[in-house]
Amino acid sequence: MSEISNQEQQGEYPSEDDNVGFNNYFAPLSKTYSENQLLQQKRYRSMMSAQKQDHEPPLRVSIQEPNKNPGSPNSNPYTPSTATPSSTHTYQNYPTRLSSSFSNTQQPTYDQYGRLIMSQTNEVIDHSRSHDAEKVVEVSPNERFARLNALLGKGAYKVVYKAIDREEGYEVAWNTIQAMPSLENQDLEHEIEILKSVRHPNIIAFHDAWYSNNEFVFVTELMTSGTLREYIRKLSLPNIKIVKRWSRQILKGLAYLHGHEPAIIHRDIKCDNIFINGAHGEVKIGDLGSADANAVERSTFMSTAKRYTVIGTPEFMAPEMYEEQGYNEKVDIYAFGMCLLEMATGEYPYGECRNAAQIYKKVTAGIKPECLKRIQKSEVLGVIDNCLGPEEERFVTSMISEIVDLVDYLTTLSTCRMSAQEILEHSFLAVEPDVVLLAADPTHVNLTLQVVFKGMDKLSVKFEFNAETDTAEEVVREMIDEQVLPDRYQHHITKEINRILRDLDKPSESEQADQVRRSVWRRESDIRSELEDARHDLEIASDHLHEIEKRCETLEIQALQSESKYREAMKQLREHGIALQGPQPNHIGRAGSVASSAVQSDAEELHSQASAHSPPGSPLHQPIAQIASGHLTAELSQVTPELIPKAQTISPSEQDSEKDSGALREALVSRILEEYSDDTTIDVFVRDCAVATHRNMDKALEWIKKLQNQDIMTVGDLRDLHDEDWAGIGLTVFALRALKNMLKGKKLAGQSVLPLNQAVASHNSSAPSSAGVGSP
Ligand SMILES: Nc1ncnc2c1ncn2[C@@H]1O[C@H](COP(=O)(O)OP(=O)(O)OP(=O)(O)O)[C@@H](O)[C@H]1O
Repeated sequence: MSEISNQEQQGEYPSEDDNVGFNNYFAPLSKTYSENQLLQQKRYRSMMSAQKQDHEPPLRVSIQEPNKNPGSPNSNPYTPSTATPSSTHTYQNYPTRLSSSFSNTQQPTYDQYGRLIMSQTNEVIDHSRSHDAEKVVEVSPNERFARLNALLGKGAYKVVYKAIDREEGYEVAWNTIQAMPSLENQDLEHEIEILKSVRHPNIIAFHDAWYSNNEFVFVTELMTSGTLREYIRKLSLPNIKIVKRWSRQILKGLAYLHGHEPAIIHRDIKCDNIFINGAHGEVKIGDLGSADANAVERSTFMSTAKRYTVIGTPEFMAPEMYEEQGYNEKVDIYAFGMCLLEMATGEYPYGECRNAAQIYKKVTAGIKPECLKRIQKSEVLGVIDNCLGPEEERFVTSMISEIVDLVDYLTTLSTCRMSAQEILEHSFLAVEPDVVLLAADPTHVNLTLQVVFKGMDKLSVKFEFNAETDTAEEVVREMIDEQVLPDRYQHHITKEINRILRDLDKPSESEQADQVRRSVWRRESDIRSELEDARHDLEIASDHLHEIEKRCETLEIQALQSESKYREAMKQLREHGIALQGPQPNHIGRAGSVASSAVQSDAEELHSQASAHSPPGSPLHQPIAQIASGHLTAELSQVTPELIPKAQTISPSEQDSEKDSGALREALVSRILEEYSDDTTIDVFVRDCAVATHRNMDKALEWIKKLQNQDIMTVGDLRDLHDEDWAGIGLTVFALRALKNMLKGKKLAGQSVLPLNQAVASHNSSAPSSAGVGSP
């Protein structure tokens, strides 16, 4: 027997280390059991915390329960307004609870304030929680328990005080009943020993009992929050989660009692006899005063003795208890059904009845309490219906005796009242176990897993699992075959083990977080370096742009110089007559071609630089390269080669007309040099500019559109533009330069400095064909 089991037998408390809570209380037992399993060389360890007691002798009540004194007030100091049902209902014909074991010779008496007068001393006990509430009033015969001057509550039969267990240092409940036992002392002691042996986290522990001075005293575990009935009233209506939690605990207690051999039947299950420790939500069955380990025998005995017809509280009594045909532990399940009804509705069952006779009629006629109709949830209704339904054995017996046909028999069997354990396993209350990973080696191959059944008081299985050689299916099957795991959880536990195996394959949460952090950092740094690269490219590109612009300026200057040289040459031509021969034309031609080739070579160099540094497809550099290499060279090559041959071919007869044409040309040039007035439309100006720069009309229209989109409608608007405005227009550098030059050229007109291309273009476009002067 394990350490805890020995403690149980001795009726001792859990050790201090166990911290009183029942979960802790049962932990050492679990451990011991698992070690036993290991000794059996199984790889799993089964931890049973609630073991059945071996064949306990029949348990019988050893306390007297006097007839209820209708006049006795319910003076529970905690809930003065919620009288116990046995106090609120005055039954004419049925005593609330009756016992076969004791005669009813004495009743408690009260003073005018409802205070109990202890019969043996007639001493008035102060119920108030006065300053001397901690004062020791009396001690137990063995001196272990000391009753304090603090009343915990008073029921129809008991007065309960706070007391101290001086051996263990715990507070306990000191229950007193005014009674005179009719049983032999030997029987009394025997039954007290049995009550002491009843140990379960959901049953109030019974520590000791004695009889002295016409009073029966027993010491039990102290519960901090009163009865479940009082507590339900406090919560107004507990939610379904709480109801389930309470139900589970009550049923576990019942399953434990009913698991005794023979079964211990409580016989007075009701919310008044279920106590609660509110701080931990612990619920425990108390008041085992009516409990009986051999109810069938007892009830047979009682029916022959015909002393009492009813045992229990009418509202909670199963029909078979009324009928005196014998009953078994299923009467507690019926009573539990009524408790569940009360928990779920907050109403006392059969509250519609005025007396016990009415209840009796209804119960025996199979009429259910009114409040059952108010249950909405079908799962709750299903459980209550089953609890209040017919009990199996009685029906089988009666059916056999009446030879009912087999189909009816089977149908009835399927609806018979479930056992406490069956209700616990019913889907309404069943809680699927957890599977947890206790340990894993670094390779995630050797794992230690544990199946934990919630509540800790049932079963927990620990086992080794090799991820390489085992499969979840096989291991679970094996444990079920070994009856270590219940069959019904096969699917769930297999699924959970597989989930753990899958999770192990995945990186841990911190690893995942690390990965995310790293990838974010990588993305950030990638973006940052891309940005840096782009910035660097931009700087290079803008450097090149400036360089190219400078080259353009230089080229322009060179072009202007070439032009002035050309003009000079033309002037000399005119001065020296028309019949120029020999080296002069060559000289002139050389001058022109020198200028042209200088510009051209610059342009070509520029072009090659621009294309070398331009990123592929760059819109910036391509036009500049074109300007530099294409247009300027084209302009020069157009001018000099065309005009020089003309000059060479001027005949003497044409010298006069040359003079005329020179005048004409001067006139034309001066016309061209006339400044565009501010109100000249952008359309006219840009078309001229396009022509002057050898751009086709499509290009001109494109420029016009862009300018007009910026609200630049006239030459005046253009003149108002600042450098940054020009940059914002969105035209290519060439187009901007062409437009600017056109404007600049006009301004320079007064100084007779005109960009070559404009002059030639204007001349070409506006000179009448009849002028005969070098018109192309
Ligand atoms: N173990 C306990 N811990 C704390 N308080 C208790 C305990 N047992 C009883 N009480 C208090 O004493 C009151 C009376 O107890 P109880 O209801 O068991 O008496 P009773 O005479 O059996 O009443 P009834 O038969 O009408 O239910 C309870 O309402 C509760 O407040």
